[in-house]
Amino acid sequence: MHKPMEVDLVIFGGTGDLAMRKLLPALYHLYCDGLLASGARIVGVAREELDRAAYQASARQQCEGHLGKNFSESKWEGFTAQLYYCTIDARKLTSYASLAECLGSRNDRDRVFYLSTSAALFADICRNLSETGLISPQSRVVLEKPLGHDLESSRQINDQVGQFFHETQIYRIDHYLGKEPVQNLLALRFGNALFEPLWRRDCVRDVQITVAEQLGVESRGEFYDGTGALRDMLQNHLLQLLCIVAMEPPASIAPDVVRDEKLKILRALRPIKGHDVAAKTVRGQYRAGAIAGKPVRGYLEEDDVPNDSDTETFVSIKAEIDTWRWAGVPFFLRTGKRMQEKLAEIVVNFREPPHTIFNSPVGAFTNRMVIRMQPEETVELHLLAKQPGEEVQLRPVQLNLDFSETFRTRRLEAYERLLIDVMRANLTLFVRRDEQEAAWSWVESIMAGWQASQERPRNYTAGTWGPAASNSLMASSGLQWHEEI
Ligand SMILES: NC(=O)C1=CN([C@@H]2O[C@H](COP(=O)(O)OP(=O)(O)OC[C@H]3O[C@@H](n4cnc5c(N)ncnc54)[C@H](OP(=O)(O)O)[C@@H]3O)[C@@H](O)[C@H]2O)C=CC1
Ligand SMILES: O=C1O[C@H](COP(=O)(O)O)[C@@H](O)[C@H](O)[C@H]1O
Repeated sequence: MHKPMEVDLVIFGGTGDLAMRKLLPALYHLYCDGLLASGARIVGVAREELDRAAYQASARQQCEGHLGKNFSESKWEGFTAQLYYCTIDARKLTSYASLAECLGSRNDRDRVFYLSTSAALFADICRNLSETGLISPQSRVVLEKPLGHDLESSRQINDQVGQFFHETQIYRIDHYLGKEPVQNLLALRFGNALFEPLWRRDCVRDVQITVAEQLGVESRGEFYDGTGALRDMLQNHLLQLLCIVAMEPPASIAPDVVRDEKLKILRALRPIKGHDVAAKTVRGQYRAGAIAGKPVRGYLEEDDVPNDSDTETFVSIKAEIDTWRWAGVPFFLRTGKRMQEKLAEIVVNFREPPHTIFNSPVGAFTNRMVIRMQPEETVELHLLAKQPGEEVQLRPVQLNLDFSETFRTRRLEAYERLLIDVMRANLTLFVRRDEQEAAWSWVESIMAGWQASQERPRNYTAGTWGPAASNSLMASSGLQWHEEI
C-alpha cells in the first residue's frame, strides 16, 4: 500500500455545495481509512468571512447529514484538526497573502489547488496563485466540470490555466472515471484474455450505454437550463464510458498510454452533422409525471427555468466508431433526468449464433454482457442453458458477479478515488486536454444541428424511459433498448 502523501489541499469554493456534499465527506472517509496523511492539510477558501472554528463548525453541520451513519464524533474531531480556512476573493491578488501565510513558505510540500468554483474564476485564481509565488513544479490543479460550454470556451479555459500549470499538473475531473465499476471494466477487459477475441465487430452486434437519473434539476435550474443533457452528461461522462468500452488495449496503465487510446476513439467517432442529426439523435424534455409513485412537476415548471425553455433533459444518440474493430457496430448512448429508474449501465449485445441445432426457439435472444454501475455494481453474462428435463429446451440464464458481495470491503466513492489519485499525482483517471477538446468537437456539430432545426425537444413523461422517438432510433437499426427486451 502507498504511504499517504503529506500535501496541502486548497479547495477554492470550500463553502460551496460540492465541497460540503462530496469533497469534505470524501476526505473524511479517507481520513477514517488512514488514507489521508496525518501531516496533510485541507484549506477551504471562499469570500465569506469565517474564522477557522466557524468553518469547522459549518463543515460539521453540513457534512454530518451527508455522512449519515458514517459520521463519528471522535473521528470528525481528528479530521477537523487537519481542516483550515482562508477568506479570499479569488479575483483579488491582495487577498492571497492570507493563503500564502496559511501555507507557509515551504515550497517543498506538494500543493493541490482544487478549483471547485465557477470556471469563470479559474484564470484569475491561477494567475493570482502564480503571482503570489504559490505554484511550484510539484503543484497540481484540479478543474471541476463544466469546463466550458463548447469547444471554443473550453480551449479558452485550458489556455488560461495552461499559462500557469503544465498539462501534467492539470487534473480535469470526470467523476465517472472515479467510479469503481468503471475501473473494473478496465480490469475485466485487460486483466482477462477471455473477452478480447470477442470484443470486436465480428462478435458484438451493438453496445448500449445508459445513464438514467430519477432526479430532476433540483436547485440547479438556472445552471442546467444553460447546459442541457448533452453538455452536462454526454459530452463528458458517457463519452468517457464509451472510450473505455471501445479503446484498444493500452500497452500499460500509465496515464498517457491510456489517454492516448481514449483519444483515438474520440477522434474515430463518425461526425454527426447535417441530416444525420435528426436521424441519429433524439432530444427530450420531461413533462409532469410520477417518480416512484410520487407526482413530480415538469421541467418547464421547475424553479429558475424559463417556461418556454427548449433545453433538453434527455438525449439519445446512435454513435459509430470508424475503426477496423468497430466498423458497423452502433453504440447507443442515452442519458436523462426524471427517468423511470436510477440506472447506469453498459450493455454489450453479442451477435446471434450463425447456426442453431436446437428446436427450441427462445425468441430474439442474444448473449449479452451487462456492466452495471448504478444502483448496484454487477456484471451479468446472459447465456442460454438447457432447462432440466428430458426435452432439450433452452432457457435464458445469467452468470452474475456482484462486486459488493464478492469483495466485502468498503467501496471507495468516486471522489475518494480521484482525491487519492490527485494526492498521489496519478493522472490516469483524469481527462487530458486533447480528449476533452475532441469530445467537444464531436458534440458541437450535434448542437449546431439542433440549433439549425429549431425543433423543440420531444416531450416525455417524468418516470418513463424518455420520448418514444428514442425507441424509434433503436428500431431503425432493428434493435431495442435493453429494458424492453
Ligand atoms: N454541486 C455539484 O454537485 C457539482 C458542482 N460542480 C461544479 O463545481 C463548481 C462548484 O459548484 P458548487 O459547489 O455547486 O457551487 P456553489 O455555488 O455551491 O459554491 C461556489 C463556491 O465558490 C465560492 N466563490 C464564489 N465566488 C468566489 C470568489 N470570487 N472568490 C472565492 N470564492 C468564491 C463560494 O463562496 P463565497 O460566495 O463565500 O465566495 C462557494 O464556496 C461549479 O463549477 C460546478 O459546476 C460539478 C459537479 C457537481
Ligand atoms: O456530473 C453530473 O453528474 C450527476 C450524476 O452523477 P451520479 O454520480 O449521481 O450518476 C448529474 O446529476 C449532474 O447533473 C451532472 O452535472
